[in-house]
Amino acid sequence: QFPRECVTPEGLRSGQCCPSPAETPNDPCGSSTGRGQCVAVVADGRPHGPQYPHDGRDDRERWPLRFFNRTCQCNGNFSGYNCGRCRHGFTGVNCDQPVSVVRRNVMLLNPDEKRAFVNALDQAKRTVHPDIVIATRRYQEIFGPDGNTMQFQNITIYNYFVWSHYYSVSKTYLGPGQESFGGVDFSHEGPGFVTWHRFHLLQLERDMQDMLQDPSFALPYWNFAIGGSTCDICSDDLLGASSFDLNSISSNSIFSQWRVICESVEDYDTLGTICNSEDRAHCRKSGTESSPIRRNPAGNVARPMVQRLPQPQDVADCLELSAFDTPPFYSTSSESFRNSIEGYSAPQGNYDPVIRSLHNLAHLFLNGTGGQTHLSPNDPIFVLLHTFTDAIFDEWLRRHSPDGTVYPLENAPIGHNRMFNMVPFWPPVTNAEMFVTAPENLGYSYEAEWPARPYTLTEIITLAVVAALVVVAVIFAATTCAVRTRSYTKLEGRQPLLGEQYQRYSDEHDKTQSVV
Ligand SMILES: O=C(O)c1cc2cc(O)c(O)cc2[nH]1
Ligand SMILES: [Cu+2]
Repeated sequence: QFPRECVTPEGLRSGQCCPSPAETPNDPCGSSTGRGQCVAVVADGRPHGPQYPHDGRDDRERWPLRFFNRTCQCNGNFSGYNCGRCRHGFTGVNCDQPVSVVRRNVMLLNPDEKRAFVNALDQAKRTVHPDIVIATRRYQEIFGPDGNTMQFQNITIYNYFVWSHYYSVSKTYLGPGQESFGGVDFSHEGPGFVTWHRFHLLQLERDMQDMLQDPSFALPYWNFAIGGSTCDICSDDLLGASSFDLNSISSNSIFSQWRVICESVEDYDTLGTICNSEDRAHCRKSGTESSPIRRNPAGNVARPMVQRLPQPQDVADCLELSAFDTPPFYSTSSESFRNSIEGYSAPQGNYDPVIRSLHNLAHLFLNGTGGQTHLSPNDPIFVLLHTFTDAIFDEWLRRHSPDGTVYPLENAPIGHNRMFNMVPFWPPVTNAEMFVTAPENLGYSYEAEWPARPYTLTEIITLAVVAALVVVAVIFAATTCAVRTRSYTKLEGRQPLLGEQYQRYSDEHDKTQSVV
């Protein structure tokens, strides 16, 4: 969430996080080289929806003002917390060369590419994030018991991906002995669902490119809309086969060795603590290491509705919805593309509380770690499930070319207004910044084929009218030709040279007879 340089007692007390790029020390935001400048953070203060009634109680409100109020604002294509790097989609010393990566279907990677992807994920699970540290306490307790022991920790690249999802969905702590408030979610059940998860993935992809020193590294995707009850990516060359005990991953997969973080939610919610990378709460209680990933695709016999994956037609149907989102911009919205792809309404748009479709259905199908919001990214299938969700979002943007103004400016659930800075990312980035087509604006594209769009009624009528006109024109032309041929022969027949008259007449007469 915050750069390591910024979380000193002085840094946090000043509210300023404007570090210098590595190449130019003592030059906040690289201002001497024109990279950027230190400015006041702009945070959305417009009204949010009625779901959250506890204003003033949560560190994530008007993010990131509870922690910092000054940040680097980078010029041109420069980017990053110190303006020391390039915006997504650009490279080179001056960040003026466009670059783009291609996200491909994971099933179509060759064996070497599959192995490289699995190894890259495993490396990310073990590599400490070079820049970012996470808070282990709420702001109120962040300076530690003596006022000078900052409550921040290192975290690995992949665990930061897990932690940021957990932090965005966690409940609001209301005080000792009080039940935490769960009606809050900064990344689901609102328009921000698609934009938040888009940035979440971009950040992991960028961190992995840096880790691998390979700017062409791209996250692949899982087309989960294949119907049926088989997890096709659950094999040992990819995300791990199912183990014999049916609730874990085969020991032939590296992912059977992964340990989950953020699983002690009851502690966080009752003690007001925060998930952390050295979470020993579980160890203390059970005397064991924290748990492995649990997964049992299609195995939820208690919920037959989530034993099958979405159908290809579900994707085609949700892409047809023309409204991005509809009031109340929540999990109860109808005729909303966002609520359909998220999966709280039917793919065709109608809201029904018992329905789980598309993205939600894919999560619940996994039946285990990947199906619980506070834990789901611990299962690396999350990455592939969400790149596909993002691919559908990008195809929707391409087909409908929406104006940025279709994204609600106010009255969306807290965290989901257009200009809200997404929690817990740093430097601040708004939902609006992710509401743009990826290939043109964000430096990545999807290699995917989409179901052809069926014709609308207007298009069918137009086509029918055009076809009718063509038929009429052809008949008219044919009739005209026939009539002209006949009158021509008659004309010719009446004007023979005198000496030839009888013979010519009989010849032409035979021909005309046979044509007619
Ligand atoms: O119950 C649901 O619909 C559900 C579970 C779940 C888990 C998860 O990680 C999500 O991102 C969404 C989600 N929805
Ligand atoms: Cu999800």
